[in-house]
Amino acid sequence: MTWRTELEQAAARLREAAGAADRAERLIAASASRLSADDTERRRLALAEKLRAAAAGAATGWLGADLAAIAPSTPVWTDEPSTPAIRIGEAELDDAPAFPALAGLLGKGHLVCDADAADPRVAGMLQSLLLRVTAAHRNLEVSLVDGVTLGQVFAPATALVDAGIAGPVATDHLALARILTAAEKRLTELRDISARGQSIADRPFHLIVIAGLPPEVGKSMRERLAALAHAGPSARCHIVLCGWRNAPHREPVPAIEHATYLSCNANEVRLGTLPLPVALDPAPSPALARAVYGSRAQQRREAGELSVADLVPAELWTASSRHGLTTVIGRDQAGSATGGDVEVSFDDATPHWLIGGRTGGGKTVFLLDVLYGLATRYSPEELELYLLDFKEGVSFTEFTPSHLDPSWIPHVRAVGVESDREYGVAVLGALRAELTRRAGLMKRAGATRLARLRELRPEVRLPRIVAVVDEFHVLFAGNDRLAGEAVAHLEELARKGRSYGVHLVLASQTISGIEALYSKKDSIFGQFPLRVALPGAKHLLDEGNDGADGISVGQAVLNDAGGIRGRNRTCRFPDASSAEDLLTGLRHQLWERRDSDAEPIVFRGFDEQHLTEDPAFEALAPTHAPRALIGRAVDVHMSTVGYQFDRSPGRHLAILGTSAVAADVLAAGAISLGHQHEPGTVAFQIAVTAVGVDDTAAEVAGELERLGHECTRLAPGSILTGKRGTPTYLIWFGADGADGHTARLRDLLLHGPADGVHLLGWWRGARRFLDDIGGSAGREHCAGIVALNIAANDLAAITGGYERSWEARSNRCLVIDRHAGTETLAVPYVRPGRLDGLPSQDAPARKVETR
Ligand SMILES: Nc1ncnc2c1ncn2[C@@H]1O[C@H](COP(=O)(O)OP(=O)(O)OP(=O)(O)O)[C@@H](O)[C@H]1O
Repeated sequence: MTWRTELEQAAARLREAAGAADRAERLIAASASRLSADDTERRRLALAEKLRAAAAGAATGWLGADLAAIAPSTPVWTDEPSTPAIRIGEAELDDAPAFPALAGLLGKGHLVCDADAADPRVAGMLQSLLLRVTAAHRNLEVSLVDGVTLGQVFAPATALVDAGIAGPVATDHLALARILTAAEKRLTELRDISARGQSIADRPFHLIVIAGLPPEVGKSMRERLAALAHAGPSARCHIVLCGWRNAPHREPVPAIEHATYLSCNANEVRLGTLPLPVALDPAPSPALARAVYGSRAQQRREAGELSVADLVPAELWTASSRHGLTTVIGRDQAGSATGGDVEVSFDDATPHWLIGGRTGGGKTVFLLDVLYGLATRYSPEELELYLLDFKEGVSFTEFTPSHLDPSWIPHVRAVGVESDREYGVAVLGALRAELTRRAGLMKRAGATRLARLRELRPEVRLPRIVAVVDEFHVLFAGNDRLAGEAVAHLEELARKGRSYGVHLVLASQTISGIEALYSKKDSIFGQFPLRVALPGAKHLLDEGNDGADGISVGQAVLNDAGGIRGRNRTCRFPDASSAEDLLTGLRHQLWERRDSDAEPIVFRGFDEQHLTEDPAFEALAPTHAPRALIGRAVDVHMSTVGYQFDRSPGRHLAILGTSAVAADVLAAGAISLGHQHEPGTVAFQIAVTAVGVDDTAAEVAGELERLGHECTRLAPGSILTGKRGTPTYLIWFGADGADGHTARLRDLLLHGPADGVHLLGWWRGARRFLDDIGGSAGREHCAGIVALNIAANDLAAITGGYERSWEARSNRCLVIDRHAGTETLAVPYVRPGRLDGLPSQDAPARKVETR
């Protein structure tokens, strides 16, 4: 083989660009022996020329050109370079620049230098290298470490830090340790992705540039660096490591694999074993640095501004939910503006999700992103939403109509804001009933999957259902009957939901929330394969899976395998809370496409309920089975709760408790009865033996008279003694003590209904009431009880002494019909503004004195 052929082959290999300098060095070494003295000069020059040409092919443009020759206006690259070689200086022949000295970096290996940036030659080389890499690689994350010049060497690259392409410069060993931890985590994540056979080629390179090690760096950190260097290139992690030298009296530094070594002494710099000295590149001009870093930072900012708009499809409602639901939630990889879209799904693999994170960790924002993503992809035919929130807050009011904005998201069937546990259990119960309905449909159709059922029964509406329960652990508080029901419902929904298209999202901001679920039933916990860990999430991922440690607000770790290690995917999601206008616009678009005017049922735990606003009240008409309307049930449909009167003994209604709300309930009962009788067919008698309720009593009388009813007022002392025609309702504000005629009261209770005489009475004292009706023997004499602020044991004495979980609270009552065997938790009707006037939401009782 001729010398010339050898050179050409070497040049070809150089163009492969995997370590141009190494190859040049071998080439020169091999050639040196053949150089005869007389043609040495000519041949060396020719060789240098060849190598220059080869290097120019291996490292082009930003990666290889003389930076002094590049105009600041030269655009940075938008496509990734195809070769890994980068110029770090020029090899010198007889003190003259001969050819570019290249090293293989991103995509190839590392660069290690024994001197640090305190040496101006090294500082200049680092600055030019960082500029080249930045200009050439669009998809790049940088970590900067400078333990010797306090970050001075990286000052020209501040724009990278500002744009988030580089983290703040680490100047001490603690900050370096954090960088190593993050790099190790990232490495594991990428290696796991590769191990699953997925490509990581679109992931950003991570370049760690160490201008000099902080003095405190010890053996273990040096070993971590060596280990990172060993595994790094296969996970797109590369290191430029300066100041890597054996220090006197210390153990030698470990070898760095995959590295090109630079050694600097006072006189010259050598690259590997290249037999020529190298003049390292000087720092680029400030104008060039400003232009390159500035334009990259600008690009990153533009690309990095992740918006809710990025989650929304170009066309609304085009997707089918037959095989599942999928939406984009954000972009891949912590901080990468160029990362790919990350999708999340409700499907066979991840039918249910569990979300955790500390308060303020972005849970509400994440849920908003998901819900808008889904609601814009799937029509209400394909998707229905049930949204429950147990905490104080406004998480889901976004989806419901309000006075200011009548629009709503048409997929939403029910929303609970500051819901009671009872409401939550009712919603879960309703979903369970839907599961049963679907199971029946499937059996009859002979289908085993929802997709098949939809094919066989296209006329049946079978959307997938997503039920979100925020702060779900509240359901388990108390460990009582309700908690038991909640667990039973959740277990059933979690187990069978996959087959029937009912999906759960449980979210909690507390560790105890997750633990509560875990301790209830292992089987439930295991039914939630998709884990979404937000900042501060604990116990959500497997023990030993620390993937969520150190993520910041706006980032989430998604794990689709129940939290096991190796299945983490870190993504960024947009801040829906700062996109109000966009969300409003979307909501209007969706609302305008609705095919039904049925508003979602909104249960707001703190709302007053008014009789006149209940459609059931408007619909009242004369009937043979009149009902006193009392309030709205804490159930999915917020059904109207009433107490029916008929002629059986004991059909009376007692409202118990000192709360001023009691007078309103009595008034609502009386007025609603007035609407169910033809004028002249019934008489109303009103008695007031409590102070402070005259206005209410007068309003009731006025309204009943307006309806055309005879309405008389009974004076104290004659309430139970006077004669009365029939049928009659005795409306009694303050019946405690029975006006001194307990025997007559009992007679009325027992015999009145047969004659059409019914009592609606308000007792402030539960025990007084029990005495008045004849103690426990008289329980049956008054079948209807509305319990307001009375104690559980008092209520138990009235109803029969069995265990009950009643807990008196503001704006709630328990409506008991002993004959029907029902107990209904309800929000009682009050006059508008009543709750504002109460001393405190928590202490609704107002003392009402007896005359
Ligand atoms: N993706 C994001 N990007 C930027 N900022 C965000 C992002 N997500 C949330 N934030 C910020 O964090 C704040 C808290 O978020 P969010 O209300 O979702 O928290 P949370 O976990 O629901 O808290 P809490 O449970 O206390 O209501 C938001 O107001 C917003 O400013």
